[in-house]
Amino acid sequence: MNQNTMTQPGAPSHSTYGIRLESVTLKRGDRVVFEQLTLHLTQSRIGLIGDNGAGKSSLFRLICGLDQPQTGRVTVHGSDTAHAADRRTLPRKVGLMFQNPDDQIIFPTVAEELAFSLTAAGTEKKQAREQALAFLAERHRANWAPRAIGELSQGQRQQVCLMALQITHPTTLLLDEPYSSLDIPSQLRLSAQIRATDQQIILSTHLLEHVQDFERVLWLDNGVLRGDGPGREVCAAYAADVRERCVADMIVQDTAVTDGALLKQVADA
Ligand SMILES: Nc1ncnc2c1ncn2[C@@H]1O[C@H](COP(=O)(O)OP(=O)(O)OP(=O)(O)O)[C@@H](O)[C@H]1O
Repeated sequence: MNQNTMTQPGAPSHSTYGIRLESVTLKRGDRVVFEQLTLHLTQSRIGLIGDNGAGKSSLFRLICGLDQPQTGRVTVHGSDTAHAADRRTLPRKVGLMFQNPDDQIIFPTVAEELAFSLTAAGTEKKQAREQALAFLAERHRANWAPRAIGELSQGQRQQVCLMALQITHPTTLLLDEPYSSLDIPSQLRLSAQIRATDQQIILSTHLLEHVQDFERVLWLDNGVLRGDGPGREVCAAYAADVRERCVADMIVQDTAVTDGALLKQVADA
């Protein structure tokens, strides 16, 4: 997908397409997470990488309007997240899959959770329930409809979160470490869905192989944009930096960094 091929009903026009952060400063608690951060995100596949605490989840919270910056402005496909009227349009424009499903899920059963996504985006209650059941059936998950969320595994809850976003088909999906609890078939399914969708995807991960083929990857380092460019280049630069730090800290020996996918990438950097 690119911005010229978007055909979603209600999709923003070409001129308003994209997510803009303009000179954004964000404080969380006593900590300044971002200072004067400016970004314009228009690419269809964007990866977000960086160490723990770098600011990946904070960036997502800003984009979907959960947090407001102390200074600066955030607009999502033309909607200013600081304006109440604009905020009502956000569920159609952007959806966030939280890192922890328990931060996202509100309702006791799977069908209710999916139906809620639709009612929040303006669908009438009865129709929302019918659509939720049909959506589950299409995904061979009809038997999940009455299941209590509290009785699902972590990975199953993550799948419910993903479906609750996909059912409204927002223009942009923000996926915060979406692979972390999924079994291998579900990871493959998610990768295939990401490849196939016409939605804009912004995905944070510690597993570089999930984003290294992306058109654009942002590397956040302590709230600062340390890298921004094609996935392969930015992932390689981050991996080289990790390797250097690990060797300096004697976490790994120079010649011993060969095990596992992540360490392999670091070793190859
Ligand atoms: N609820 C909170 N209150 C105060 N500070 C917070 C809160 N959540 C995060 N922070 C701080 O904000 C900064 C960025 O955290 P954030 O969760 O955005 O990082 P991250 O890159 O998503 O990390 P991870 O890879 O561990 O998920 C960190 O310094 C963190 O301590």
